[in-house]
Amino acid sequence: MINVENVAKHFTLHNQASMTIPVFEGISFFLNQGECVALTGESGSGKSTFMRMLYANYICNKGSIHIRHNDRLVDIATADPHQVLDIRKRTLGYVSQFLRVIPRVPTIEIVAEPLLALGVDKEQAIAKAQDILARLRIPERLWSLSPLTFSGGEQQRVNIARGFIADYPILLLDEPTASLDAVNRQTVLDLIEQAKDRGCAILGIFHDHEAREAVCSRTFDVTQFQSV
Ligand SMILES: Nc1ncnc2c1ncn2[C@@H]1O[C@H](COP(=O)(O)OP(=O)(O)OP(=O)(O)O)[C@@H](O)[C@H]1O
Repeated sequence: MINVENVAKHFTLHNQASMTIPVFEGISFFLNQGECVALTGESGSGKSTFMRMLYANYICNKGSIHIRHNDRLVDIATADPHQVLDIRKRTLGYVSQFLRVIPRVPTIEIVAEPLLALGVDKEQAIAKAQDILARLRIPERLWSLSPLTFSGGEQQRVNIARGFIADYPILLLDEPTASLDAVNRQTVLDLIEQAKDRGCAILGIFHDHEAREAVCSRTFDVTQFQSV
């Protein structure tokens, strides 16, 4: 589902004398259907950077990142913006640690949006959003409110609901259980297991060891590719 070849990344700080921060080089990696792989490495080794490159949030300085999209392989590192948006709409879901939403849009609409973008009928999309919000224990009285004032754990669950509603073929998860209590954490682990069962390929950053052990079949350590 993902095939990364010889990828390198550095940041150039244009506002600080164009200083260069090398992150990593020579990363090759693959992700298969139905597996969940944990991205590991010490703090600052580049886990989030790598994940953002897979989502085309950060550019790639070298190499290729092929994503299986509509039954063909597309290099997201060189894809044009329309292709990137289409890959994100149909193929690649991303659950980040932080909720970024437009103010005043109700939670239920934020969660239903990925389905609406795919052309699913509004009633059906809202019904599915209600199901997943209930499953993640977001109280019904909050569904019509913007999540911007929600607690950290509630916001994280809204992000998770949005990420899991559309049955993406690939999911990128950045610490999906970080702010959750034991019961909600277990619900998220169940959602991950269910996604794997339907063939979803998952790459996740899990600082939570037990969660990692529970759902991941292998780890991929980016430290070995750190630039010096
Ligand atoms: N937008 C950016 N601009 C400049 N440097 C950046 C940027 N994003 C990340 N970096 C640098 O890249 C390196 C890797 O950061 P990254 O956040 O990917 O690490 P990480 O392994 O996810 O760390 P942690 O486990 O602490 O979250 C760090 O040295 C960081 O300072």
